[in-house]
Amino acid sequence: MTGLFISFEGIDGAGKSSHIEALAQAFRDAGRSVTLTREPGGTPLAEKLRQLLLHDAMDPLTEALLVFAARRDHMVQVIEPALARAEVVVSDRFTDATFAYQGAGRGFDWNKLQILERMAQTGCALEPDFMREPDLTIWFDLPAAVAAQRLATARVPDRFEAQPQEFFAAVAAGYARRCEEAPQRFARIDAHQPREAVWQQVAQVLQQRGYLQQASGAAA
Ligand SMILES: Nc1ncnc2c1ncn2[C@@H]1O[C@H](COP(=O)(O)OP(=O)(O)OP(=O)(O)O)[C@@H](O)[C@H]1O
Ligand SMILES: Cc1cn([C@H]2C[C@H](O)[C@@H](COP(=O)(O)O)O2)c(=O)[nH]c1=O
Repeated sequence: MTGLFISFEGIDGAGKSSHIEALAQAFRDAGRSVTLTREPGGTPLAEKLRQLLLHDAMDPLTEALLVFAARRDHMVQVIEPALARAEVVVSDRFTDATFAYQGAGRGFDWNKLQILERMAQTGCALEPDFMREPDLTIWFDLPAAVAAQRLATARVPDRFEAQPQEFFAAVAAGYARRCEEAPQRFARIDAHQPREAVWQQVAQVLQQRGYLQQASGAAA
């Protein structure tokens, strides 16, 4: 059995967190060990960087570098060891968020992000030149206006959540661009549906990819 790396993506309020534990449980029920984690965060150091990113003002390059610094620590300390143990790693956000938020949202140069992506995500797996990416990215696609309505009553906004709706429309376009660049890795979910219908789409993706069958077979 090999490790499996799945990321959840979408604009703030798209509904990711409502389904991530259910996805983890589906794998556990199929006999797999699951590491459930998040970005920015997932390690003590990266969680400290998360607090800075979510609450302190900074320029776009500083923001991009901090995001990748947190990611590198997360990969070295948590993601790669879990994949080496053949676990399923489920991360609430990964690098597509950086392209969507820092790239499309903030306007940071897409090509420079690609350079940082290669630097941060290479050299922590067994093969020295291998760049780690998710095997599957589940993208919760929701219009920015609907996400804003969902979040309006939800909580005190952080530095990203406090951005205007136009920012999130740009972020959503960034996700669409990443999806176009790697269509085989992405599964687009229509998140503008009732919760159960959204979950059915997620479950269908897992079935289509044979991930749960493979896990059941291995566990038997
Ligand atoms: N399908 C849905 N229909 C209506 N409301 C929903 C749906 N899914 C989630 N919500 C609500 O929308 C809000 C945001 O959901 P959730 O926290 O799961 O989103 P998220 O993508 O994880 O957001 P963030 O990235 O900001 O944490 C919550 O109040 C949640 O109860
Ligand atoms: C990984 C990553 C995240 N962000 C932003 C996106 C969100 O607004 C917050 C994380 O909060 P969440 O509600 O827990 O998803 O951070 C980002 O700007 N760049 C990134 O790479």
